[in-house]
Amino acid sequence: MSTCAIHPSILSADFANLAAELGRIARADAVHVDVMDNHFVPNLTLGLPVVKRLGEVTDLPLDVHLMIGDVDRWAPGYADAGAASVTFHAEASAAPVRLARELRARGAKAAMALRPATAVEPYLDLLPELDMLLLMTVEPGFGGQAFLDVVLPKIRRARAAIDGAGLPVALQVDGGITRDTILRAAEAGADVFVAGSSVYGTADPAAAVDTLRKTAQAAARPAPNMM
Ligand SMILES: O=C(CO)[C@@H](O)[C@H](O)COP(=O)(O)O
Repeated sequence: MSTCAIHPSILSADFANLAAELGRIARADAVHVDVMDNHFVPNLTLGLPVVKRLGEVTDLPLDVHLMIGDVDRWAPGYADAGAASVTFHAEASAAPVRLARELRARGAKAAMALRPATAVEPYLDLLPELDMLLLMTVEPGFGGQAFLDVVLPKIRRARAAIDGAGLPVALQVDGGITRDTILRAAEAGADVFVAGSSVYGTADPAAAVDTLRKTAQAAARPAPNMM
């Protein structure tokens, strides 16, 4: 049986009770933390002080997804704050190789994200610099959107490039991941799945994580061992 990683997004959790909300996803592989600045995306969430505090109240690895401008300046601080992985958007970085190296030097996994309309091909040569590639399956900014099937061919091409080069790069998808869509994403080659509303929008988030994992495992992918 193949394995995969499920990273619930706390964007869909109760922001007034984040510590308790983390306790409801204890069997997850990591917690996905969406940092939005109301410039790179039209939404505003949380920043470095909250990420630091989250790290103090959970044993789950922090998978920090930065949807912010001027990311070359701000991302290293999240590595220093103890994030297990820091994801920056290629569209927001002036120097993605330098930034990825800086994140790794500070002890975090380096991950790069692409919006749905950003082609992966110009970035394939950067894969050796990355621990994870995130292909957004919704336009970034909000939870609860529908999965964009138009991204599936890009997931397949990224998977082919990663496997073709024999690289240990995890392939994450984020947006609209449900019991239905996770199967399509996994079959296309994704192995790390971010899920917000399909986890925190249910009465039993822990059970939702288990169900998503089992569903993804049904589609054959090897373990990413990301965190
Ligand atoms: O980065 C984002 C949105 O921009 C995500 O992490 C969302 O939090 C995913 O939410 P769902 O689509 O699973 O509800």
